[in-house]
Amino acid sequence: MTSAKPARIGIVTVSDRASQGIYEDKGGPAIREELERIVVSPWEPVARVIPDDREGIAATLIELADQERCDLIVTTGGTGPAPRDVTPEATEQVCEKMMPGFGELMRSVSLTVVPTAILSRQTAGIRGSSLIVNLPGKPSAIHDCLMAVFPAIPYCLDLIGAARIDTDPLVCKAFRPKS
Ligand SMILES: Nc1ncnc2c1ncn2[C@@H]1O[C@H](COP(=O)(O)OP(=O)(O)OP(=O)(O)O)[C@@H](O)[C@H]1O
Ligand SMILES: Nc1nc2c(c(=O)[nH]1)N[C@H]1C(S)=C(S)[C@@H](COP(=O)(O)O)O[C@H]1N2
Repeated sequence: MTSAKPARIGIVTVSDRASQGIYEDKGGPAIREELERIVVSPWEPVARVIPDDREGIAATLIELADQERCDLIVTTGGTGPAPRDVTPEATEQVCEKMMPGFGELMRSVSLTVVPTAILSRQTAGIRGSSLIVNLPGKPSAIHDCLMAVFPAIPYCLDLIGAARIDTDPLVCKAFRPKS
C-alpha cells in the first residue's frame, strides 16, 4: 500500500513588529500547535513571518500556493481597520473564489469572546487547489477561530482537489457529507 503524500500547510504571520524582531512571533507557533492537536494525518508546515505590506503578502500567498504547493494556508494578523491592515485585500487579490462563510463564522464565534471581534475583516478564499484562511493577529484568537471553522476544512480541501486531511474527532470532528 502506498502512503499518501503529506499535506502541506502554510503558516503566515503578518506583523510589522514580529517581522522586524521587535517582539517574538507568538502567532505562527500558536497556529502550528493548534494544527498539531487537530490534524492526525501526515502534514508538514511551511512558515513565513512578513510585514504588513499588501504586495509582499500577495507574493507570499502566491509562492505558498503555486510553488510550495500548500493545500491550506493560514494567515494571522493584518485583518483590522488600521491603515496597514491589508491581509484581506491581499487574500482577495490572489484568490479566484472567495469563501465569505469562514469570516462570518469566525467573527460570530469571536463575538462571544470579545466585542471588538467585528473589527476583523478576516476572510477566506481559494487559489488553485489551496484554501487560504485569515485569522486575527491576537495569538488568543487562533484557537477560537480555527476550532470554529476547522470541521468544514477537510471537505473543502477534498472539493478543490487538495490533499486529504483527517482530524482527531475528540478535538475537532470533521464533517464530510455522504455523497
Ligand atoms: N505575531 C504576533 N506575535 C505576538 N503578538 C502579536 C502578534 N501579532 C499581534 N500580536 C499582539 O496582538 C496585538 C494586536 O495585533 P495587531 O495585528 O493589531 O498588531 P499591530 O498593532 O497591527 O502591530 P504589528 O503588525 O506590528 O504586529 C499586537 O499589538 C500584539 O500585542
Ligand atoms: N477571537 C478573537 N477575535 C478578535 C480579537 C480577539 O482578541 N479574539 N481581536 C479583535 C480586534 S481588537 C481586532 S482590531 C481585529 C483585527 O485584528 P488584526 O488586525 O490583528 O488581524 O480582530 C478582532 N478579532
